[in-house]
Amino acid sequence: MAKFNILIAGNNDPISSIGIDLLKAEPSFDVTVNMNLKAEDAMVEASREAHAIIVRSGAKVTAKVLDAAKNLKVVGRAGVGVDNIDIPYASKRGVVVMNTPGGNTVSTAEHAFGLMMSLSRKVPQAHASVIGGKWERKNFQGAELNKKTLAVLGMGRIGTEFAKRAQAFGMTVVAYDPYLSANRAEMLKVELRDNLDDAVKDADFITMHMPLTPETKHMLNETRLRLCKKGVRVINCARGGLVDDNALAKLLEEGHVGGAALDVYEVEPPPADYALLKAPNVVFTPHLGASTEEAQESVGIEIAEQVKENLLHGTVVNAVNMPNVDPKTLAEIGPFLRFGEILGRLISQIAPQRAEFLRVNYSGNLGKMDTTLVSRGVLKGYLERPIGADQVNLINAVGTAENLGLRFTESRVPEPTEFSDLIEVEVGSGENKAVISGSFFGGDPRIVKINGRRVEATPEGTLLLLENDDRPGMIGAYGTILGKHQVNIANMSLSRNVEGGTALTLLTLDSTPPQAVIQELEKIPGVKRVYCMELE
Ligand SMILES: NC(=O)C1=CN([C@@H]2O[C@H](COP(=O)(O)OP(=O)(O)OC[C@H]3O[C@@H](n4cnc5c(N)ncnc54)[C@H](O)[C@@H]3O)[C@@H](O)[C@H]2O)C=CC1
Ligand SMILES: O=C(O)CCC(=O)C(=O)O
Repeated sequence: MAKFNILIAGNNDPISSIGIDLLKAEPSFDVTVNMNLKAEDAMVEASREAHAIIVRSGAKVTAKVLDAAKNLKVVGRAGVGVDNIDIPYASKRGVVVMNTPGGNTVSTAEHAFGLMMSLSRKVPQAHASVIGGKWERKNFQGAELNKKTLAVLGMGRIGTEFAKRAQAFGMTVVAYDPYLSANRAEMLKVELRDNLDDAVKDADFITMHMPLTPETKHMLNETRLRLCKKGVRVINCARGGLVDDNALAKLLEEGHVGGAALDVYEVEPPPADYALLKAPNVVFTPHLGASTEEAQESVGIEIAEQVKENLLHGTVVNAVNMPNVDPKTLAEIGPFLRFGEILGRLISQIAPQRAEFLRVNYSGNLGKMDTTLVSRGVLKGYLERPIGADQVNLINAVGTAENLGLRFTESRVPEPTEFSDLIEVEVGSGENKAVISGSFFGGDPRIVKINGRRVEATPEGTLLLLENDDRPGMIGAYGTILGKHQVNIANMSLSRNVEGGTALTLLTLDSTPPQAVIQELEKIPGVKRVYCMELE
């Protein structure tokens, strides 16, 4: 039985014990929990033998960690944000990265809403004052939420939950999210703004609920904050860096921004001299949005299940760097996926060198399916020879092709051609290309065309493709040479363009002929080309 090492890595932020126990209960898993992995070097050492690493936000899975973890197959994030994982590098290494969207949505929305209420009623300051023995009621006059305008930036799961609560408090909700449809905005009864400046300029409160990306970094910078109404209050329970913390500190000091409630920071934890920590009218929490029993149990169990299923059965759920494959889909597309890889492997052995494009075209029943993974399989099969079979997989195949300058496209049409299902793979540059087509006969895969010529071969063993003048005696000549070298022909398929033109002979062989035999075949008068194609 294969053994898998699972590292649950953190910096004092463990995942739920139920999730850990679920993994420990699996006999083939060896589970290590290490919560002292703040430093990269410590993380590198702890990861060396891991097949899976599970983290929250405390531990970082950097390129160095990914390089050290030679056996690594999967990184699981017990939570939403994956900015502590180097996703492009994980993809390049062929490591699947999964998260658990949804498990902490309500907890985070409630926390952000709680922050907004604390901010508007100065709860932390009033609390500190009472503890300090004071009774300063006039210093802590707050503001109602009722009838105020709230701008929700990022109207995904958490933004939506926040907006619903705000509406229940009588707030007018304006939303900015370039990926939100007008229909959905209407359904949620929020005013959708196309322009970020328009969304924030009249807001009394702004709350942010989107990932940190190059596009969203410093979305609230000094210029945009100055555009807002004087006294605007800002809540960030998504990611540090969405707001420019230094600009926010400056505008809080000036009084242009009336208050801020933050769960996340550009630097976590913020150092003692962090400007924001000294700014007035602020409420801070130490990245607690998802820190509830319910959310942690939910994401801890989810990620444990996902990692377990991936290691044991190859199931991919909630991956951020490859399409999802649940067990049902995996069973459905399994045969197509395997055939796709074989077609890729085949065409790599007859395609022109330095190909610039690889196209996968589906028609008929296959044209109605989600074939994303099958196409990745074709690409993987194609790249195995030049890159090495252990270096390319379904996750990094697209990136690897890009690095080689190979343009990868797929097309689908639901109409059948002469076959009810057809996968056609074209590889080449300009007009110089090789084309292989495959279909299924009674559920069994068949190679049905090579370079537009009709053939029929079961994709197994070794295939020998010979192009020769169409004239008598050619097949006898091949058979004699192969027989002399004890190479048995299991199957043969013939086709020609016109009588006396060029013929294509596709032989399925029981063993792979040595190179010397191929050279002998090439010397037969009338033979134009000989390709020996191994399918495994
Ligand atoms: N403080 C905490 O403990 C937690 C923080 N988070 C953070 O909250 C964020 C949101 O989480 P979910 O709502 O679950 O994610 P989600 O994926 O459901 O929503 C994100 C939304 O942001 C929108 N978006 C993307 N780019 C945008 C842009 N340039 N401008 C405006 N909107 C944009 C997307 O269209 C999407 O609707 C996550 O990125 C995560 O980092 C999540 C959970 C806990
Ligand atoms: O693990 C945590 O508590 C952080 C949660 C978070 O930030 C996220 O899910 O994006």
